[in-house]
Amino acid sequence: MTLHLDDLSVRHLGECHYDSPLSEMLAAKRTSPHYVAEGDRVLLEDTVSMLAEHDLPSEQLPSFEAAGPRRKIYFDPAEVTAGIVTAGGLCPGLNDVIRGLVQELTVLYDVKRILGFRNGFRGMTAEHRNDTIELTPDRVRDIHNAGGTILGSSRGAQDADEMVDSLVLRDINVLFVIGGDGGMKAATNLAAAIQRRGHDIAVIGVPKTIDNDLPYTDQSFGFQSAFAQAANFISSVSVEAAASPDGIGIVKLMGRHSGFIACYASLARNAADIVLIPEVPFALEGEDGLLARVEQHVRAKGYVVIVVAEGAGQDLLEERGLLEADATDASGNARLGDIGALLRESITAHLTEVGLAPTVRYIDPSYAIRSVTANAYDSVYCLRLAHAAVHAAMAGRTETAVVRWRRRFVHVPMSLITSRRNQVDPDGDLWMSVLEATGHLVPPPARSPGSAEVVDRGGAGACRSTSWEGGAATRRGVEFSGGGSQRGSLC
Ligand SMILES: Nc1ncnc2c1ncn2[C@@H]1O[C@H](COP(=O)(O)OP(=O)(O)OP(=O)(O)O)[C@@H](O)[C@H]1O
Ligand SMILES: O=P(O)(O)OC[C@H]1O[C@](O)(CO)[C@@H](O)[C@@H]1O
Ligand SMILES: [Mg+2]
Repeated sequence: MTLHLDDLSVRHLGECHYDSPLSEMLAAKRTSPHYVAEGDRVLLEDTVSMLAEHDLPSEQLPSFEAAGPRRKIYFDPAEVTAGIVTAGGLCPGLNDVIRGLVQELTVLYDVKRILGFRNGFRGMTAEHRNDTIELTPDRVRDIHNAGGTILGSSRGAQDADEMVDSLVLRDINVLFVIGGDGGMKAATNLAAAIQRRGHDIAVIGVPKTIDNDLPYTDQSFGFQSAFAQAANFISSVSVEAAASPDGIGIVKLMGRHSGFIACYASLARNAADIVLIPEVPFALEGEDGLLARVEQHVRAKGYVVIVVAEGAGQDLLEERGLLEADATDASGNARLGDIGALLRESITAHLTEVGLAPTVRYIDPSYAIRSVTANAYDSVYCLRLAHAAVHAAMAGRTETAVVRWRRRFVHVPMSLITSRRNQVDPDGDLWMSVLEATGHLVPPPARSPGSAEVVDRGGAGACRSTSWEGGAATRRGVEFSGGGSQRGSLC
């Protein structure tokens, strides 16, 4: 999809007439490479070749509005009642964002009333709309020391008009939605309903997801804390596998459609021999299939460590009748089959059949990676996103998400955040790094013709690819077989 400048502009509620409490400071502030002035824009693309392709003057290049404080603001802070809602699955840093919003609204803008809706959008329905939490600096002072969200969260559909009624009845003119793709879709619908009904209410999104599957953001907050925790489980399983005869260590990690957690956690420990993600289909059987690969690793170094994203290999489960057709959760998200169980069973059966005696150590940390507190990096990130969100709201931006893009904080139309899914690019440099780290780009060891036995028992070299050419480490090592089927060699 080619985006133009117009696609990237965000909606304003109207002219900004009030002086910001920061206006004097901002008037005196000098722009520097580290400070983007309020009128400046941040480029969507960052390679010379991509920019050259547009053949446009610089002011017409696709770009985002810079986030940050404005000298003039839209809302009179004395008249503002803010609302906050957290929606969807948990994510490290939710409490940090809530805390940052409350502190910025009260301390900087002197907003007097902030209401937290309980349990996601459910808390904005007629039945629950009066059961809100009054959020004050005192109430939120220590909340960043715990994971989860003090507001609660939920999945499941709610009526947009009913939620608009709640905002109107509770006098809210600024709503912050902290949610994933679903939450951003709900917020977009809500903003549309608000506009249709002619209300003066800003809706600002702070996108979140541990899966890191939202586009137009460098990396979603909480992702780093989640994969750091995931990496600990990889260490545990590799210690267990290495200490067992014919040890098989398997860690299944969250990641419904995107394998970012699996990739980053694997890179963080550099202990995985095989990484399986939804974006790169694989076969179980066959010379280049997973089972042969596992056997090679076990014969070569005595054990193997496999990291699998929960969304990987769903086609294999379907082929075996292990996937409930069209199963979804309350929000319409696909319910997945258990790829971890399939791996455990098929690897055990295969290795036993070829005369090995596997000891399988399988860990599914599940919620344990997303319920943790944010690490220091994510806490800073959350706080700065919260600051940007408050500035955007006070300046009358609406249907707008605040994100970090190419290390700058920017405003993105919410609809863009839900326009597609961010996935690991099998041709990109992240997947390349995973292949490098797991040894998949090293030339394969020599093998006796017609034999499955690996002659070279040197660890990383035990991985081979039928598409390998010559000695140089090139993408040929990860080539996929024909016509977009994307079924490919694991190497
Ligand atoms: N297409 C949609 N239109 C309107 N509302 C939606 C839509 N999809 C999801 N929602 C609502 O948004 C809320 C959160 O959605 P969901 O449960 O999918 O989590 P999410 O925000 O995507 O977060 P995560 O992916 O991190 O778990 C739910 O209450 C859901 O009803
Ligand atoms: O069990 P729940 O709460 O629906 O959450 C599970 C899902 O949430 C996510 O963490 C984020 O959407 C997925 O990776 C995971 O599959
Ligand atoms: Mg989602």
